[in-house]
Amino acid sequence: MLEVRDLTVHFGGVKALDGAHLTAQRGSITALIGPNGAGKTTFFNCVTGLYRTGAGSVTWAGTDLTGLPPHKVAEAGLSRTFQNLALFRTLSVRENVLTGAHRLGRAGFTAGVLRWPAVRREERRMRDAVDEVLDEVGLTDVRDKPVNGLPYGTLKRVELARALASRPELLLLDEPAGGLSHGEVDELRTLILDVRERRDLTVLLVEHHMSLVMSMSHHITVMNFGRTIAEGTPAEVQADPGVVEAYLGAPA
Ligand SMILES: Nc1ncnc2c1ncn2[C@@H]1O[C@H](COP(=O)(O)OP(=O)(O)OP(=O)(O)O)[C@@H](O)[C@H]1O
Repeated sequence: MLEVRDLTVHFGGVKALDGAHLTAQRGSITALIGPNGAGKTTFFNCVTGLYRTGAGSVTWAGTDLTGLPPHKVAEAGLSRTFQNLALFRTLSVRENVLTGAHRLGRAGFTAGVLRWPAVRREERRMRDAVDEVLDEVGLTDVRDKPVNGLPYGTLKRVELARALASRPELLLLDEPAGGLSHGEVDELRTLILDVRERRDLTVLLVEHHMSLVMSMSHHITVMNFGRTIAEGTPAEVQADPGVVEAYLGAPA
């Protein structure tokens, strides 16, 4: 399982995380929710190695990831999407997704430059893995199109496909429903559930879309002001007075 304890991060005078903790069981869907500025994205950035935490620890399946750089975190089986989409606009859909598959490559620099047969075999393997992901998320028809100019809902799928291409065990989704229409959110729910089932994934998502969160999560962690203020099933956190207060403000 993923076990995150006591994360603390300061940005100058701002305490973005103040001892936040979270546990996600293997194979489950866990949501991390909280009002704007609660520290959710900062939390993701710490878990995936983009930010260094001032204190605390991150453990995945018994491996200590605390302080590791992003590529080492990826090697441990974690992959993520970004709220603002981390795509190369002039590259095709397939090329973008291929950038996510590089963790699968094992050949060294010299072998790559000399294009040894093993390298060509490896490239083929990566392309096959990418085509499989594209098929899975319904992007085969647009795979050779440049990302530039594709509808936003399609770009969100490319972002998801890129994260899946590294064959992660733990998938972190940062606001996957942000900017999507009602219909697209329904499709996204089905897609995430299918992909999790097929790939035996553990999913951790940050999301503001409450009906999506409540309908698909096994477990929810709620943050406010950089702290974990509640944890439990969807029914439990919805009934928690501290959570209601965090979203609606204290009663007058
Ligand atoms: N790079 C940064 N430099 C300075 N302050 C930051 C930085 N990143 C985040 N913060 C601050 O840290 C706090 C937590 O921000 P964060 O983006 O993690 O919240 P969030 O819960 O993801 O919000 P949202 O739901 O709006 O995306 C906020 O007060 C934010 O202004």
